[in-house]
Amino acid sequence: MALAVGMRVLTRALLRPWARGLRAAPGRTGPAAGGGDGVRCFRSPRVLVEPDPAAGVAVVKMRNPPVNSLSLEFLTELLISLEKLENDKTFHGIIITSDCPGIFSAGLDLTEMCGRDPEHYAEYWKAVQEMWLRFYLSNLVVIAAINGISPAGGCLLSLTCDYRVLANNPKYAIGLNETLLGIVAPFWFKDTLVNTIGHRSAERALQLGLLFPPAEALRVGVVDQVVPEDQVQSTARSVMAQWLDIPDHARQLTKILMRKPTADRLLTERDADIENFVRFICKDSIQKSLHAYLEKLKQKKG
Ligand SMILES: CC/C=C\CC/C=C/CC(=O)SCCNC(=O)CCNC(=O)[C@H](O)C(C)(C)COP(=O)(O)OP(=O)(O)OC[C@H]1O[C@@H](n2cnc3c(N)ncnc32)[C@H](O)[C@@H]1OP(=O)(O)O
Repeated sequence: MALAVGMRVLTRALLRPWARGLRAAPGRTGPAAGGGDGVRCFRSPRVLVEPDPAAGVAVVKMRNPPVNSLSLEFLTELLISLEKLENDKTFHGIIITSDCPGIFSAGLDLTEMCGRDPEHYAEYWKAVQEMWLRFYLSNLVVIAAINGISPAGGCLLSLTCDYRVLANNPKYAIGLNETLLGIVAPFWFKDTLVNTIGHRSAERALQLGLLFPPAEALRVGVVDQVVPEDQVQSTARSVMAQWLDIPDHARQLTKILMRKPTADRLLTERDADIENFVRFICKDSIQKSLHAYLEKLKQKKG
């Protein structure tokens, strides 16, 4: 009993500075709206939350058609949903998945990084940082049920999770393919991948912009499990049950121990990282290649 109380105090003491750090951070999405029962009905235009209070789990479905690109508005809604669930003691875990058939997420929204002004780029990048920090450090168990293709920022979102289940569909692939677009994954994208698959595999994957099909993704460790498409959600559920069997405080502290050094680096270099992004994305050559890439995507149809 005394040990349990002691652990709770220690957990709170260790977790609080993190919460403070993030709450004080710029680009925060606003205060949590309520908690308790209110969150159980939560929905927003681009994020559908299906709560299972009895299991302590909520399924967060991304629905920003056609491709779940991570626009500023979508990121904001995702962050608000996460925060509401974190602030409701009913929930201990979330499963993040897609409501757009065949696509988990097409990654960062290219239209947010193309043809806008520097202030917009800074605001957008701050939201991308916030998404990464909040998901990477969430006190909830976060499982990705990856039911579609997941390039670049979509892969990054999956990598922030505690466990990844990918549907075994030859059309799906996952990876940080930024170099193929002529852009460079920032250090915190790189660090997240290194933490997941190791330095050598990450170096090769990043330089070559590899998008791994399911079997390869499993082999290299980008995902933890590959299952038939119709078993992705049920597998995520049973993995969640295993993770929720672990005492919450011990699991949360371990997560922070593992992830703190990586997150610390961005927290201390956040403004410089934004400046770096804005400088990079404003370059004529980068704008031209992003514009050409977007055009190519559009012409693919015609
Ligand atoms: C210092 C640091 C500097 C920079 C770091 C920046 C880091 C960036 C990381 C990123 O995440 S960049 C984004 C990377 N994403 C991609 O490369 C994916 C691009 N999309 C695709 O490959 C395909 O769309 C798809 C395989 C995901 C889906 O294919 P399909 O089902 O055939 O759909 P369409 O290609 O026809 O696309 C439908 C529609 O959606 C638009 N779109 C697609 N992806 C994006 C995106 N990431 N952002 C914004 N819009 C996107 C596409 O243009 C189509 O638009 P229409 O108007 O023609 O309907």
